[in-house]
Amino acid sequence: MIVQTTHLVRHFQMKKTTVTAVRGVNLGIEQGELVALLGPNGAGKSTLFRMLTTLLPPTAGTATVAGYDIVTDPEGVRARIGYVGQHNSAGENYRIRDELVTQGRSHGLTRAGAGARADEVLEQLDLTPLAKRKPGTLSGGQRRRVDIAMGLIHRPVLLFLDEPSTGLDPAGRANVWQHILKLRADYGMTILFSTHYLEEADRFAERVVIIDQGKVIADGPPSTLKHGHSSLDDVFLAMTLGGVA
Ligand SMILES: Nc1ncnc2c1ncn2[C@@H]1O[C@H](COP(=O)(O)OP(=O)(O)OP(=O)(O)O)[C@@H](O)[C@H]1O
Repeated sequence: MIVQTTHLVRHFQMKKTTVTAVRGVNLGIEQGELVALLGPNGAGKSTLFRMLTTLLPPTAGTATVAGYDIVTDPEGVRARIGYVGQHNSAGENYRIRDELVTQGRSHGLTRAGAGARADEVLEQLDLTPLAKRKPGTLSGGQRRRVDIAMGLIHRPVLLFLDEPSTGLDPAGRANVWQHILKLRADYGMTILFSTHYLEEADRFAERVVIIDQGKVIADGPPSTLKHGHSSLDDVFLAMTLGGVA
């Protein structure tokens, strides 16, 4: 398993109240899987991602990611994963290629190595013609591809994408997805993404994990989850609203 969590829990202390964002998640993900994480606002998706990417320590439970423990060896995890968050990872003021080189250097690559790797990821994401542009001059879809390129610079084996297509128009979404699927086809990358677009989960993921109130409430291929329902939207509404749909 490339991701294995055991009773993972995260509380947040808010003055006198305790918010439990993730309440005992057990999840195993195989190498090469393309997994969608779905759930209503506040379900705990980002908190789970932030723990698995070592940005946030768990309150209880354990997890290994790419073979490394998230608590005892966060650097081992970070060296092997790419994380593309909801906010732009490249600054406004530097050329895209320079940003990628800096990112490569921060992962310990030599100047020449970082330059060569920057050219490779630019090519993979069809950004070569934009290499000298600054991120502030790009369209939303192009910018998202720059974010993905930043996350790939150190050749991660596992990619976490937090709502990769949110805020993009349909053409931008289709284009970003085309690139994500290509990364998987060409490099067999394991990809875990969160989304609010159920049709994307249905169309692209081979496995959908639905999380609600900090717990996994469904886990399986879209076709299995849809059994007896007309769409994944129906499954989602029926499960997350306690069967009202
Ligand atoms: N830093 C924090 N301090 C206090 N509460 C937090 C913090 N981060 C998250 N929470 C709470 O934890 C719960 C889960 O939030 P989280 O952001 O993980 O949900 P999500 O599924 O990613 O939601 P969305 O789809 O809206 O992004 C929510 O109740 C949220 O208010």
